[in-house]
Order: sequence, then C-alpha cells, then structure tokens
Amino acid sequence: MILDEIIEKTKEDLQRRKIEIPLDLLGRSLASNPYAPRDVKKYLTSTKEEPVRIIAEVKKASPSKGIIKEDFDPLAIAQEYSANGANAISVLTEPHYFKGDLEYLTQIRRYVPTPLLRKDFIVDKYQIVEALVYGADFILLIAKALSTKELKELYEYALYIGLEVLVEIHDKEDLTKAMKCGANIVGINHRNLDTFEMDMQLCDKLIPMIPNGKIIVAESGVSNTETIKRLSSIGADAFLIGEHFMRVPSIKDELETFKNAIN
Ligand SMILES: O=C(O)c1ccccc1NCC(=O)[C@H](O)[C@H](O)COP(=O)(O)O
Repeated sequence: MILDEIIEKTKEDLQRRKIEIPLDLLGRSLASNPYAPRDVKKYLTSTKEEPVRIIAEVKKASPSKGIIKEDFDPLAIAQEYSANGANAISVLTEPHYFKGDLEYLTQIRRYVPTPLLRKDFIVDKYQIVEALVYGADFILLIAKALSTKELKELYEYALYIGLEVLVEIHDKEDLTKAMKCGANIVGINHRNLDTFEMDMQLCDKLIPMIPNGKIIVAESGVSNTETIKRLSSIGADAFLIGEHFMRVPSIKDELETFKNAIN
C-alpha cells in the first residue's frame, strides 16, 4: 500500500528532523518570519467574475509516474504560474516519492506573490509549524491517512497558528471525517492513493453530499476544458492540477485556456 509506505517514510524523516531542529527552536524562527499567511478562502472561491480557480502544482515526480519533469526549476515554474493567473500554487515538499523539498516553499515565497500550499503527508504538528516557517499559506491534510481525532487535532492546530487547510477526501467515509473536523475547503481527489486508479466521476458522487458553503477543489487527472466545465457546473470551485502543466509546451497558454473555460 503506497500511502502507508509514504506515511511510514514521512514518520522516519520526521523523527530525524525533530532531533536536528527541536520544535521550540523551529518555532523561534517565527519571530523573524516576514511572511504572514494569507487567508486563501477568497482566492479559491468561485465567483461570477472568476468562476474557475486554479491551484497549479510544482511537481517533479510522483509514485504513479516516476520522474515527470527532468529539467525541473521550481521557482521558474511558480513564476510562470503566478504571472498567468494561477490562484494558488501547490508545492510538493515530500522528498522521496515526489522529489520535493521544503526549501522550494521558501524560495518561491520570496519571489512569488501567489498563495502557497504545502503539499505533503502531514501527520504531526511539527510539519504544520514547518509549513508556516518555510512560507506556506495553507496545508493539505489527507483524511485517508488520519483518524478522525488526528484530523481534527491537526486541522484545529493549523487554524490556530494561522494556516488554512485543504482537507482531501476520496470517499464517503473521508467526507464524514472532513465534516466532523469542520473543514471549510474540501478537496476531492480523483486518484485512489493506494491503487493509483482514477475515478473522474467521483465529484458527481461526492459533491451532492457536501453541505452548501464549502469550497470544493477537484484534484488530480484534470487535463482539459471539458472536465473543468463539467465539474464547475456541478459545484467545483477550484482545480488542483500538476502533471498536465508539467508536460504542456506552454503553461501560459494552458492556464489561460483553463481560466477562460467558462466564458
Ligand atoms: O500523483 C501521484 O501519483 C500520487 C500518488 C500517491 C499519493 C499522492 C499522489 N499525488 C498527489 C496528488 O494529489 C496530486 O499531485 C495532485 O492532486 C495533482 O494531480 P495531477 O494533476 O494528476 O498531477
């Protein structure tokens, strides 16, 4: 099971980092942190004027596809996303399976004004403090990887220190967990994180079960305007897109097309 494997590896890494930089030391650097996290809700909520919101992902590799982009320059990619209308940028920080790095967050935050998501496998408050220290505005919590109690604790802690949370779900059980923790931003991941199977009809099943007023993000496998139009029409506010942007000849053209999908 790949999700369990990633979580195990994440916990091993975490033990090491906690010894290298204990939490109180990590927290101390916040006193000189120039970047206050932004409230991302307004960036991700679909409006009449701007119906399609895009979270564009900086993604070098993945467990399902291996290396996706050889000539990978995270800052240049993020600058291109920002200059061409991305509403938020997802920065993968998991090093082993996605070839991500926490330092990418800081680099990007320094030069790019668009809100940043720390995209990782968060299982501990330490990682939430790291997200803040390294420059994220919001974090991902994966319902499938956490018990209801853990999800709620991590969710409340993130809000407490000023970070918003994208709570990712893949089925009804995950949705129940997300609602119990009071999630405002719900991501529906089309990808089954254990089998890598894609279910592009998942939003059709889950969106009608989500109470009104939540921000809905459709995640993974989005690569054309037809999907964006269809999912927008059933209630998706935003789209989290990684691999497709990494492979297209022009991020600018593709982002423009997606942002104008409903016009
Ligand atoms: O992308 C994977 O292979 C993967 C495998 C196991 C756990 C998570 C995984 N991806 C994380 C994501 O959710 C995606 O990076 C994100 O939704 C963007 O998806 P895509 O547009 O399909 O690159």
